[in-house]
Amino acid sequence: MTNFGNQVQFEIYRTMTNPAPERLPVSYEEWERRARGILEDGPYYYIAGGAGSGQTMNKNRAAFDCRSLIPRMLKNVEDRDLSIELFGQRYEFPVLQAPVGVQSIIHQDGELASARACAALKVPYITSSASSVPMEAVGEAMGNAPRWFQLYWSKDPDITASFLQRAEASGHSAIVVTLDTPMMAWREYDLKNVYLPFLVGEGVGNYLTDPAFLAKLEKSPQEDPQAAIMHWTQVFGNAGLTWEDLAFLRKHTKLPILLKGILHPDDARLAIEHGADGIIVSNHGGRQVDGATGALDALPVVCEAVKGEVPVLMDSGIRRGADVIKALALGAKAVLVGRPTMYGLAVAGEEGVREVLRNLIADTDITLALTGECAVRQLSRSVLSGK
Ligand SMILES: Cc1cc2nc3c(=O)[nH]c(=O)nc-3n(C[C@H](O)[C@H](O)[C@H](O)COP(=O)(O)O)c2cc1C
Ligand SMILES: O=C(O)C(=O)c1ccccc1
Repeated sequence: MTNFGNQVQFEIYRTMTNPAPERLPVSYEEWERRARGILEDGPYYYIAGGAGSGQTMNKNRAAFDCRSLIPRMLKNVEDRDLSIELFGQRYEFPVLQAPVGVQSIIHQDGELASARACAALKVPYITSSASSVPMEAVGEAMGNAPRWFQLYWSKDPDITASFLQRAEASGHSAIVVTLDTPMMAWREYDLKNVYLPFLVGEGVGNYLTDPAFLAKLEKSPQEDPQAAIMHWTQVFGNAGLTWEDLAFLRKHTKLPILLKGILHPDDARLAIEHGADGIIVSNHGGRQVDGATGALDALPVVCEAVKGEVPVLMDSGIRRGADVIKALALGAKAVLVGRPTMYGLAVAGEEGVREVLRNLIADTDITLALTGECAVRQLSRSVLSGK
């Protein structure tokens, strides 16, 4: 696609006669501020907060801020290409919606609004295991648009096998296995606010509709909702897993398997040795190990270990077009965004998510051109200083 960025700029300028309160925010900071004014403390801090002191959340941003682009001039950047290829599939933009659970705490339309917004832009939507609604509903809302499924690998292998089967049947074309959350981290905001969405029955849509989950309840969730939630807390995570267990997933799905939450180069090698089809460098947006490395800092080290054998994606801290360019220049094939679109969802539902994604992509297109590059697939460290 060519000139996507300039078209979006003019669309925004055309809203200049709208009164200010009706104009949607443009900057990440303003989306967040507007969301803060809408959401109660519990949900807001659940979304915005990081683990512990928030050190790793800050490191995520610092890793972008300390790297600079060195733009090149007179390179004819009139025709640009933002498309990428992953697992034999062409995607128009190098951006995916990160898996985010419990979106019902953000907006009444939750995951369905986000999924529809992604479908409208052909941005792949990654359905969370912890969605408020079942994955089949997400699939239906998206028609033929691209979607992947994020697996929280349950202690109960029957649930895991069932989720994999349901994901494929509902049109998800890849599996993202999140490895960094066998349990919830020490999250001080949530402890202070005494707020955990699941305990009030949010984010369990996939479980309460799952035959393998329901089979182990003594009473149906309608009869005894509290017992169903308690069972969920027992089976949600699995801290006993090892690399050898990946064979179980391979046996139960033919879809490409990506491992999310890799930060160490040795883990990247182990992932490949155990048959992973892709890697997502991520520290879960700073929500798991406080004190962990910034995700962008881990990216080049992981890419070096991977040696191009499988695609490497990244998330944690992407806010603007320049961030996307920097991540791709350091070896990511694509990036995922978490919080930015969730603030869009809080402020303006489906339209908000669409606006945030569209603007991020437009900013990426314009930054690509102004840096002197035409194709995201050809980005390399040469656009960065000192590399
Ligand atoms: C409210 C919230 C819920 C999340 N839920 C999930 C989830 O269910 N599964 C998962 O793999 N990651 C989850 N994540 C992590 C995101 O997929 C992603 O790694 C992170 O948000 C990226 O960082 P960013 O928010 O700085 O873009 C969640 C993040 C947030 C903010
Ligand atoms: O809050 C999170 O970061 C997260 O990944 C999660 C975990 C379990 C259920 C919902 C979201």
